[in-house]
Amino acid sequence: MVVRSFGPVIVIHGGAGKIAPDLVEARRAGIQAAATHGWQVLTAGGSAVEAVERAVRTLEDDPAFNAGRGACLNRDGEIELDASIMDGRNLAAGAIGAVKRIANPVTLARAVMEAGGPVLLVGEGARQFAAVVGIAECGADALITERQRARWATLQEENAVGVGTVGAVALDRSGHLAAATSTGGLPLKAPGRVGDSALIGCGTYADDQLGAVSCTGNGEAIIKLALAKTALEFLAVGEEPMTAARRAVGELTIRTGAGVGIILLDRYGRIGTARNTAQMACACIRNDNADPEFFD
Ligand SMILES: NC(=O)C[C@H](N)C(=O)O
Repeated sequence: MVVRSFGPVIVIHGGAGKIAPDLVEARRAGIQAAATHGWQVLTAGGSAVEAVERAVRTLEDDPAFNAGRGACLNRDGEIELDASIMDGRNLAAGAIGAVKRIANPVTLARAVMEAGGPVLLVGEGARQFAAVVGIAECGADALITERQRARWATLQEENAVGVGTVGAVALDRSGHLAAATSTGGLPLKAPGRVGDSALIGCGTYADDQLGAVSCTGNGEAIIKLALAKTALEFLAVGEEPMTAARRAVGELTIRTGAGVGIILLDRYGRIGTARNTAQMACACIRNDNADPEFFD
């Protein structure tokens, strides 16, 4: 028998990979703040969609993460952002890819979802859509931190690993699930490259009948395995959330050898996480216990 979790649940990740020692504390504080903000939405009766958007916005605003302000720079020294959000209640989804000058890509992704037309808008078209829905552009430099600029200047393509993508999954009081993911992608990526974080079924998925997932790590490998949906298919055949997460990451590891991590919630509010990287900062709040739990 599955015991349904009482009260809402929110789980946050701050990216899979090796965290620079001087960023460990800032990342921990960031995911704690994001979990708390998402939790406040849920306990006030807000929806899972509102909660994951709120949590991801907190991390996009935090320069310690590779999303929004603080995102990594592409080959041309510019920031191009990917994000997506999905509502498990009705499979509504919205995503943006390779978008410049948007401080909170997850909010733009939500606007795409709510417009109810295309699921994914990229580049210039996404910027035009932002203007239509009243989401203001920021200056390109407003998103670039000194840390990322210095990294860009010294980094070689062969050791460019993006760490610090952010994501959230939530279950609200009404039993609805949602997921959201946001990233600057990989440092030195080709201009126009869109990664898994913008692709529904790859970096993000939510379905009330199954569960909700957010992924992080090597986007090309995540896309090839459609990792978010793959993990949920393991739930569909009866695996426990932790086993489903581990089997999905295990399969990706065998097939591609790439580094990834995922967070997962099933429809009962049970948590699954897995990674094959050195670290993945995670936090959750559940069971009306407002203190975040941390795990790695
Ligand atoms: N670090 C990351 O999670 C990067 C992201 N998955 C991408 O490939 O765009």
